[in-house]
Order: sequence, then structure tokens, then C-alpha cells
Amino acid sequence: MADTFDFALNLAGLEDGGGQAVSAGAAPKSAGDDWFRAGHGSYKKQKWRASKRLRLQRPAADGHQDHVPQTNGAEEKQDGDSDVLYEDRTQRAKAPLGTRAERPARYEVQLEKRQLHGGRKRRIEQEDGHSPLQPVARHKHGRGHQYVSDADLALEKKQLDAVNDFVHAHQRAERTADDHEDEDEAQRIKLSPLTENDTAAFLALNLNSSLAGHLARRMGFTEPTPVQSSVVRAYMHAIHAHESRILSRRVDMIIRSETGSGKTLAYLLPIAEALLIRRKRVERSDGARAIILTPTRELAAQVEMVARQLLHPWHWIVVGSIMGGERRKSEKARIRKGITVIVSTPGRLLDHMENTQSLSLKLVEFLVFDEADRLMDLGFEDAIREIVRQLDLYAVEGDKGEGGGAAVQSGAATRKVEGLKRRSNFLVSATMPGSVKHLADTALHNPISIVMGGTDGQHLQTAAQLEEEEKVVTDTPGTQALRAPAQLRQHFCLVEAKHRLVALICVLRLRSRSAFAKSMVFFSSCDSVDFHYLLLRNVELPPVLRYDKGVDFGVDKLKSGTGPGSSGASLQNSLCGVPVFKIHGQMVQEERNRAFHAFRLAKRGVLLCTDVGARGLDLPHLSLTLQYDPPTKDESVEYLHRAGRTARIGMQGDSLLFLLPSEAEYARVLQQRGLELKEVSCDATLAALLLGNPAYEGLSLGQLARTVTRTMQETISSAVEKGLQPSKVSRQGYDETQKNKHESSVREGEDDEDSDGETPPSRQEKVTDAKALATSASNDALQKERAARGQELRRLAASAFRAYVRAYATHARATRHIFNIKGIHLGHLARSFGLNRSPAELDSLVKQGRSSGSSRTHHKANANTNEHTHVDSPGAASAKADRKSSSRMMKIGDHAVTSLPDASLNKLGARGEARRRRDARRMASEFAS
Ligand SMILES: Nc1ncnc2c1ncn2[C@@H]1O[C@H](COP(=O)(O)OP(=O)(O)OP(=O)(O)O)[C@@H](O)[C@H]1O
Repeated sequence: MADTFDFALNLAGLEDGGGQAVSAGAAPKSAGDDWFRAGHGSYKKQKWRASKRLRLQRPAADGHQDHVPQTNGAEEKQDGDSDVLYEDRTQRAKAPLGTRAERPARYEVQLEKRQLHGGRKRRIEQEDGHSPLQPVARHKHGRGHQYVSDADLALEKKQLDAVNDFVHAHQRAERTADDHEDEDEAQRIKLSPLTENDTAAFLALNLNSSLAGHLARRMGFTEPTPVQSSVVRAYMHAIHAHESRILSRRVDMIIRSETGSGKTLAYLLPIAEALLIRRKRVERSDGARAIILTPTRELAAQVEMVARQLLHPWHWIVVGSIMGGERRKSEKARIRKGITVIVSTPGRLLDHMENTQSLSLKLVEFLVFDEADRLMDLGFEDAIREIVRQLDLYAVEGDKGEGGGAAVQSGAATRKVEGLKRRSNFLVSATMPGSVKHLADTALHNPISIVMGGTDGQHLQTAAQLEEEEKVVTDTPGTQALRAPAQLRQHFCLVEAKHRLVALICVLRLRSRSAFAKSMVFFSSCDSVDFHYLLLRNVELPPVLRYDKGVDFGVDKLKSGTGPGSSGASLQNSLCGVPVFKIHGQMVQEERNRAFHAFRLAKRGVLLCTDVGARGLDLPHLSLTLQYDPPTKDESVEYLHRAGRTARIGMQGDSLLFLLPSEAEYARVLQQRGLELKEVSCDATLAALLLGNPAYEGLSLGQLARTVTRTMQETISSAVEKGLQPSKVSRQGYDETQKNKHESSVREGEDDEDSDGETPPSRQEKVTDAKALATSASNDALQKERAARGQELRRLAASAFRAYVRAYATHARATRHIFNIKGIHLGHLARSFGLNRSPAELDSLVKQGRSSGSSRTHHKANANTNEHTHVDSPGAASAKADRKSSSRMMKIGDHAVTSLPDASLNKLGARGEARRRRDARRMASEFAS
């Protein structure tokens, strides 16, 4: 068996020598190993081939055959340098390799060979420069040589051709070796003992049984969500109608359903079904069959992942993503190989449509606009129009090839209907504002509207309506009530400007007490994300605020900073060791991907992001979304999408919106649009951090809140304004260095006393010194790095402050009276960035921001970066108005710095202590759960 295996490898490795035959002895296992390494298949595949009695011969590069493999050698023999090929005949009778269609030819070859050589050992030698097919080849029996007759040669040529055919067939088989394995897997999935109940719900939608099996077995989905069942039924219905020639093949749909209701699978299921049921397999060389457009790269990556999971058993359906930030060259290479389902951002897709010849779009059957409204908001409208236009042209071309030429000649209207019959367009989002209407008009033809309403999963459009093929467009721009998932608990909190940062850390710290806490915090600018990221990762909370109820350590230890919550590498951040991540559009794509995937996989963590994370992301176990800065564009809609990152698919989740007291009306605006937000007390939130701490027993809530605020504010301000304190680790290192130094100097002193001063230092001393030097060097490096980070923190604080003011001016016209910059106390606002500056300094900061144009915040949202910091350059007129209001604001600010009372803490007196205490407990339990 092993010989045969080597033999197969040997044959397969017959490549070098440009026409030279290779001897069996000269091509032992190592040759085969090289062949492995050359990427011709796994060891498993090799064994599989060997077990199928693989014998093959490759044609040489010049088209000549190097040798003729012979089949009747019982063992391997070598004779000097002659090139000999043997095979163990005893194993020949086993099943041959190749597809069923190729097997007869293979048997024929073997039969002929057996007849020819009668089972004797045979050797063919080749002389240099001669083809083995010339009559110089000779048989050798024993010691003598014998020339082969013409008849034998003719027969051999025939064999050779047959072997060549077989080789090519084998090479095909090799290319699809994975097919076999995956087919086995698909077969296994089909045959796996699933109960009827597991697949019944999907089968009831008339989905392919292996797809239903895969959904249940591999993806764990046994029932479709309401939106999935509506979409699939509508699609199936239309397809059935097509088969009975009532409708054309295309089905256009507007799919609207609340966040986390499973819309991704809703549009992927029809795609998978369509690609699976056809008689002839789709080939990757056919080019794209489905295109899914998403507004952000993270969403594209996520959709790609879901599509891959869904289509995993059917490897010939290739899923791939192309998006901004990735290398064009490698994308081109993937496109050249063929991608069946393309997930892409619009800008990059258009780029490839214009510049990549190998991108074949003639057979596109599905075009999906995921988060359609966001695609429009981000300014992709032109790109999308162009994509649709080009796809339409391709579709017409494709139809022309199928005898649809008449449609091309009969005018644009006909072209739109007839020429596109092969493509279905889906427009998908949880919200459908007016901007989507333009997209629907551009890309959709007579769409079916699947609008899911209500929190109970009931859809507005009944099954009966669908069955009667009623196409209902219920999109009424701008006036829809917003629907949040029923299990989403929505809160808002009125927080004084100067307490915002403290309140943020409190909420996250409370949350960090849970073992599985995952939270997402939304900011209005990249600078703000960067600042808070650096701050949360590097500033340590004072020991009193690290207290965790239920953790067994004494108050004394806490106060002295030696308890479990007081040191250790994992606790060296504001959130006591909970990892912090960030994503925004100004990050390098690689970093962005890394952060996104790390956060996805993390059990606990905090993700700080701009609105780049607001749409479509499905992050497992996310339990809190915190909108630190309210959205500035299309506020209610964006609020809902941000909040909807949690409480998905029936899971519980919390959302919390921070508002300044002057913005309280915004909560009412959201409530008017159908969202149920409850207020939580800021003071209760602050006090909750110290509730239950025995060191602060007996203090009122007000006192607790004040303690937390004061302590935390001091820590933050000192970190930002004075630089980061040396970390515990480096302090420890520093102490060790000092100790080492001291010890060695003491020893030196001792030595000095004993010696005459010329004795070289002992080995031990040298080691100690080296260690001390190394520790000191690494300690210095740490301190330097920390100092640099401190400077960076200060710089970022100023930029983040500027960016906040700038972003504030970009709120939508409809809500500008709520988000009015004049109402903000700039001095207090600055403190929420850890800045303790005089009004004059703040004024110059704001002006600097304006004059420099703050490249990071002034950039325009564009197709390639997909960033939307909400601080895009306002128009000239509004910029002027903005400048005016800013100078007034500074006056207000200057005045307010000295005269405004601490409204937040005074408010504590207005409520009953018991009630507030209850609130605080609730906050503590809700946010820490
Ligand atoms: N049939 C199903 N059964 C159980 N879970 C499902 C099912 N279909 C989808 N899911 C899960 O539901 C979650 C949300 O799905 P998805 O991301 O598609 O929601 P969505 O409606 O697109 O949300 P958004 O509007 O925020 O983009 C995912 O984690 C997905 O795995």
C-alpha cells in the first residue's frame, strides 16, 4: 500500500527534466512531498487518491509525454540509471479513481495493458533526445533488450492518450477534491438525524430541504423570524407565479422590520434558495449572481460572514466582500477567480466595475441595498445610480444573449421591465425615511412591501394579501412611527455638562461588575472617541471607586490601595480591567477590523465608536448601548439604530441616552415618535457606585454622589492637565531598581573595605548590575511612554472639546432649537473633557478649531471611508451664523462659569431620600446586571 502511495506521488511529481523520464527510484516519497508542498492537496487527499489506485502521468510543458507508466510490475526494480516505473499489480483490481463517467476508460486502459504484457514485469527505457514513442524504446527481459513492435507502439500510444485523458480527468477531480469532502458533508447534513420539528418551519416555506437542515443543524435556527417567513413566502409565491407564467422572474421588495429581527437572513434565504435549486450548478467563473450593498465596511464583513455560514456546505457558491480600505490588487485577484455572492460598499464596487475587466456582472440575479436609508444619507446616491444603470445594461446584454434583443430595441421603458427580468432588487432597513423613496424609484420596479409592525412580530401585510399578489407600498416618507424591539429598555438621563464624563465612567464601571458586560458607547466625533479611549485605558480610578460589592476585601485594604481592586495589570484602567475598544472612520482599516472582531469575540468589553457602528452590527451579548452624544443627523432614526444594537432577536437589552438638561425636550420628541423612554436619575447613577460600600455607610445619596463626582473629577483633571501618574507596574519596577542599586552599592562598599580597590566585580554583582540597568531602562522607557501618552491625552482632550462644539452646530434644522449651542456652559463642558481652563483659553481653543479646520473633523463623509462624524463642513451661511452664535455663547459661557449653581446636585434636595435611594439601587442592579 505504502509503495503504491509513493508510486502515485512519484508519478504526480514527474515534472522536471523537460521531457526526461524520471525513475521510480529517483522519485521517492520526497518527490511526492514536494508535490504536497506545491499545493496539490492535503495529506488526507493524497491518501484518498492513493487508496483509489491513482496512477497518472502529466504531460510535459512542451506537450510531449515524458514516459509511459506501466502497470504490471509486482515490485520496484532499478537498473543503473535507467528510468523505470513499476506498480504493484496485486492492488490494481481495486476501485479506480475518477468520476463515474471516467471509470470505463480507465478500466479499458488497464485491460489493454494486461492483455499486452500478460502480467509480466516490464520496463521501458528512453534514450536521450528521443520520444518514448519512437521505436528506440525497448523492452528488457532479463539481461537483453528488445525493440517494441509498431503494433505495440500504436497500442501504447492509444494507452498513452487514454492515460492522458485520465490525467486531465484526475486533475479536474483534484480541483474538486474539496467538492467531494464538502459533498460528503452536505450529504451528512442531509442524512443527519434531525427531528421533523427542527426543519418543519423552514420546510413549510418551501425551502430546499438541505438548506432547512443546514439552518437547523449548523446555524441553530429552527424557526424563521416573522420577517424571514414573510419575505421567503412572498419570494416563493412570485417564483411560483413565474413558473406558471403569471409574473416575470424578478421580485422587487421593500423590507422594513425592527432592528435585530433577522433581516439579513430574510434576504439571504431567497438568494440561497435560487442558487441551490437550479439544475446546473452555478460556477464561480459565471461571475456574480448576487450583489449586496452595505453602507459600512463592518457591516459588509458581517453580512459576508452570515452568507458564508449559510452557504457553507455548497462550496461552489463563493461568497466574498470587496470594500474600501482593502488592497485593490488582492481584490482584483479574487474577482478574477470569481465571486458568486459579492458583499460590498458602493464606492469600491463602482470602482471595480469601472476598472476591473474580470468583474462579470452579466448574470446578476439579486441586488440588495442593506440599510438603504443610510446608503442614501452617506451620499452614495450617485454611486448607486451608476451601479444600477450599469447592471441594467449588463442585464439587457445577458437577455440579448438569450433572445431578448427585442427588448433592447423597443425603448427605455421596455428595457427597464423586460431587460431586467433576471434581477430581483431588495431594499432593506429598519427605518424608511423619505430619502429611500428616491432609491426605490431608481432601482425597484413595482415592489412588494414587507413592513413588519408591532412588537409582537405581526406583520402589517397579511399572508392573504401576499397570496393575492397585492403589491402594497406603505412607505410614507418621514411620517412613520418608529418601532423599537419590545424587549429593549430605553432610558434617558439628564446630566449636567460638567458631570458627563463622571457619569459615563460610573455607568460603565457599574456595568463592569457583571461577568458578561458588553457595552457600546456612541460619540459624535472621531476625536472624542480617541480621547475617551485613551482616558479609559490609562487613567486608574481611585481605590474607593473600585469597590465591588460581594468581593471579599476589607475597607482598610481598599483605602490603603492594597485590595484586589487596587492593583494588578488587569485593573489598570478606569473600568477595572474591562477591555476598551474603539472604531471610527479615521482608523486604519486593519485596526478597525481587529477592534471589531476582538469586540465581537470578547465576553466583556466596551466599544467606543462614532455612528460607523450604528447600523446593522450584530454584536453577541451586547447588553447596553450608551449614546453619550445624541445623534446629530436624522436624530430619531439614528437614535433607534444605535439603541437597536442591543436587545436583538428576543434578548433583553438596555439603551441609555445622555442629554444635557437644556436638551430635555429631545426625549419628548422621541416619545412622540413612538419610542418609550424612561428617565433615570443622574444622581442615583453616580451614587450607585458607592452604595453598599461599608466605608460610606450612613451617607445620604447626595453626599455619595458628591463624593463620587469630586473624587473622579479630580483624578481625570489631574490626568489630563498634569499628565498620567506613573503606573503601579512601573512604580514597582522603579522601586525594585532602587532596591537593587542600593543592595549592590552596599556590597560594593563591603568589597571596598575588604579589597585594595582593584578587585574586579564578582559575577553575581555583574548580574545584579545588569538587571538593575535593564529594569531601570525599561522603567525609564515606561515612564517616557506614559509621559507621551499623558501629552497625547491633553492634546486629544482639546481636540475632542473642539469637535464636540463643532458637531453640536450640525444638528438638523428641525431640532436646532433643542440642541442650541447657546444653552451650553462652555466651562462646564470643558470639564467633561478633563480640561480646567479659563474662559479665554477655551475661547481660543474653539477659534483654533474653526481656523485650522480640524482636518479630522472637517472631512466629508465619503464612499471610501464610510465615516460620518456628524461634523461635516457646514455650508458657508451656516458657518457664519455659527461663528456669531459662538461669540455670544462664549459670553454666556464666561458669565456662567462664575454664576451657575450646581443644579444637578441641588436637585437632590427636591426628591425624597427614600425614593432616590430606591432609584440608585435600581440603577446599580440594572446597570450591573
Ligand atoms: N431564524 C432565526 N432564529 C434565531 N435567530 C436568528 C434567526 N435569524 C436571524 N437570527 C439572529 O438574529 C440576530 C439579528 O439578525 P440580523 O442582524 O439579521 O438583524 P437585522 O434585522 O438585520 O438587524 P438590524 O436592523 O440592526 O440590521 C442575529 O444574531 C442572527 O443570528
